Amino acid sequence: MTDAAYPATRLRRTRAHRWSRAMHRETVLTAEDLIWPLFVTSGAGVEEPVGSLPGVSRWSVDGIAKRAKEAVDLGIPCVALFPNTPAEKRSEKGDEAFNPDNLMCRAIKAVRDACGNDIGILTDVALDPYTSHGQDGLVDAEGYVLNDETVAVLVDQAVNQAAAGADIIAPSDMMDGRVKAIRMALEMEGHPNVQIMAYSAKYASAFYGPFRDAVGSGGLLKGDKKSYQMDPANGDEALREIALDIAEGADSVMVKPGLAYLDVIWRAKQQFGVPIFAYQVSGEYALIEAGVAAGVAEREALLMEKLVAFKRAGCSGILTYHAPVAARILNG
Ligand SMILES: NCC(=O)CCC(=O)O
Ligand SMILES: [Mg+2]
Repeated sequence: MTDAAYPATRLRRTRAHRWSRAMHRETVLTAEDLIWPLFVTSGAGVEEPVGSLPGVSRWSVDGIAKRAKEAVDLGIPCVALFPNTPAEKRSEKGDEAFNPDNLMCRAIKAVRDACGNDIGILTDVALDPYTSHGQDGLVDAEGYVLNDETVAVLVDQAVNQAAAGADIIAPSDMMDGRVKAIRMALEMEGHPNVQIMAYSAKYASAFYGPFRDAVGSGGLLKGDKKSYQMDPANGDEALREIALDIAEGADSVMVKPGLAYLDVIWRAKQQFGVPIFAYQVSGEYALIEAGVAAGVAEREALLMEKLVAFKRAGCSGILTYHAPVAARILNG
C-alpha cells in the first residue's frame, strides 16, 4: 500500500483527540490476555515475599486459592503454578515431581475447590523445582542432562498434574520429543481435553535469576542450561522448535523470555498462525520495578507499553508477574 502524499495524507489527523486515538487503536489489551504465575510454598497462612521480585510473594496453598479467586474477580483467565519444594524433598532424580500429594497437586486441588471451572490452571513440567542440582532433567556423571531418560520422567510428572486437575500442561524443559510423549500419555490416561502449552522457544537467558530465587533452585544450580535451552542468537531454530511442537500435538506455544524475542513471536505468528504466548519473565518484572524505583517512568506507563507490544507482535496472551497490577489498570 502506498499512501497519497502530504497534504492529502496527514497521519496526525487521527491522533488529534483521545476519542479518535481510541477509535483507531489497532491492538487492544485486556485482563483476559493475562496469565498470572504464582509461587507455592509449604505450610498454612504463609506469605513469603520474594526479595528479588518486589511485590511478589510465595503463598501457602490456602493463599494460592485466594489469589486464584482474586484472578477470577479481575477477569484473569488462567493461573500458572510453581512450587518452592522444601530442600529435604529435593533429590538427584526429582522424585517429588510425581508425588500425588506434592505442593503442586495440593495447590491445583485448592484452586479447583475455590474457583471450579471459572479459571484455567496451567502447570509447569520440568524437574528443576524438585532436583537437588537445579537442572530441569536427569543428569549423567558429567552433569549432562539426558534427553530420553528425562522425557520418560516428565511424562509421569505431567500425568500426575493432570490427575490432580491441571487444565494446561506446560513443559518448560526443552527436551526433544517431550510434547509427543506427554500428549500420548494424556490420551492413554484419560485426559484427552487437557491442553499442552509448549515452552517451544525457551532461551538460555540471563533474565531468569529472580525466578530461581523464588522456587529455591538458584543457589543449587551448577553450571548453566545451554545444552538444552536455546542460544539467544538463533531465530530460525526457534521456528523449527515451534514447528516440531505443533506437529507433536501442542495446542499452543510459548516464546520465553518475552521482550528480547518479539521478532521470534512475530515470525512464528506469520508462519504458523497458532496461538502464541509470551512469558514476560522474572528479570523483566524486576527491571520494570527497578526502573520505577529509579524514576525512569511510572509503572503503569512502562508496563502497558511492554504488554501491548506482545499483543502487537502476535501474542494471544502473556504470562506476567504483573498480571494483577495490569488487570487493575486495564479494568479501570
Ligand atoms: N519455567 C518457568 C520459568 O523458568 C520462569 C522463568 C522466569 O520467570 O524468570
Ligand atoms: Mg523442542
